[in-house]
Amino acid sequence: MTASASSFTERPLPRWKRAVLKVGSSLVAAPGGGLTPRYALALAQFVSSSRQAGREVVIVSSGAVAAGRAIVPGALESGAVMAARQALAALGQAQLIGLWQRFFERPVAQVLLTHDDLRNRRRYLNARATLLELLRLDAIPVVNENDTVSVDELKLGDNDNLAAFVAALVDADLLLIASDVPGLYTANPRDDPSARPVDEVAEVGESILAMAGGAGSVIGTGGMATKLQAAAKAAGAGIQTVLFDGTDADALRLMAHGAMRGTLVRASLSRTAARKHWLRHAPSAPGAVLVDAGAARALSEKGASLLPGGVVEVEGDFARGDIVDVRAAEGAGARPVARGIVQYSARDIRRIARRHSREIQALLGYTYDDAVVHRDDLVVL
Ligand SMILES: Nc1ncnc2c1ncn2[C@@H]1O[C@H](COP(=O)(O)OP(=O)(O)O)[C@@H](O)[C@H]1O
Ligand SMILES: N[C@@H](CCC(=O)OP(=O)(O)O)C(=O)O
Repeated sequence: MTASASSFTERPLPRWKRAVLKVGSSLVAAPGGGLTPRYALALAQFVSSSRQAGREVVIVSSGAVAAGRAIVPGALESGAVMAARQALAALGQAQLIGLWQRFFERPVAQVLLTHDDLRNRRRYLNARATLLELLRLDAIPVVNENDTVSVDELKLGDNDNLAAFVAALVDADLLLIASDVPGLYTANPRDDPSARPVDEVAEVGESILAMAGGAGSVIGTGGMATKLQAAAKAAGAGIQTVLFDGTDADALRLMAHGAMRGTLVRASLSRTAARKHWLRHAPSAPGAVLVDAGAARALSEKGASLLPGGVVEVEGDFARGDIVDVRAAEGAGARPVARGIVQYSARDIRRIARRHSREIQALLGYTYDDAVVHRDDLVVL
């Protein structure tokens, strides 16, 4: 590496309560094969100290394939490459979770996701509920792509993009991408000695994307290109991204104290504004939830959640996780008052309509949420 870490300037870290920390293979793969605790220890200490300060962190960790390579050396050189990578990921995943568990007193939870899980709204809601519950239980979720079923169209492509999806999924304020490079340079510093550090990116446009080269090591996959794609996705969801050096214990100490050294990719919209914009413009499912005048007022004037007690009628057929219009049953006519992601299917909302939230369990045999539409998932029209 020709450019030095000190050439990035120290600046304040944006304030955050919940972050996703993406750890690249380059940080957990040992040079001779298998995994190394060398950098994972300081990264885990950062997570633990953040937790003690009342902040929550979801880890997205690569390294399963690297771990698997040491279990069955030579597997990638024989047979189908895709199947071999998948088999190595399955072999190495247990060790990867084992590596992280070594550094935490709190329990570590393995979460494996695919693109399909995040595209399908019902699975999206379920994945979100699981991750949020794990945080509430004070566990450390460690996410990786589910390589066993992630081929071609199912593949997210890389864990940088997966981390951006997870950040949006759990409503994180910050996406922290740790790699083996101090941040974004104007060109790949491994190839170009004149590459200069970029402290801040206001928007990931063509000129920024053109700076990115491929992976720096045989272990890493996407290089800077996928990190910038991830940062752009996060920015679209109102989440800021920090690209920093996970081998630099000092960079981690700075972040634990509210400062940073690396590249900050800004988000133009706030998280709430980005989510509301998405809800407003995403296609809604056929059907509607009709509410009484009190519920219509609570939604439009107080931004409250829609509780089953305020639901009068359900039109059409939709599934849990769909975006559905909410209309006033009378008075305001056919105009929707709000639109949001429903926690229950049309069939189940019909069964809990006009009833109290505490009756949901008895009526349906399960409960996802007290609300039919949670206020975080709702936009007033
Ligand atoms: N413009 C750039 N600035 C910084 N690093 C770059 C740039 N272009 C390419 N890279 C390469 O990206 C690598 C990090 O990506 P990658 O190897 O995929 O790591 P990880 O395994 O952490 O995801 C760096 O080691 C560096 O060589
Ligand atoms: N699921 C793969 C992740 C591959 C990947 O995206 O690696 P990286 O570019 O180092 O984050 C593994 O655990 O090996």
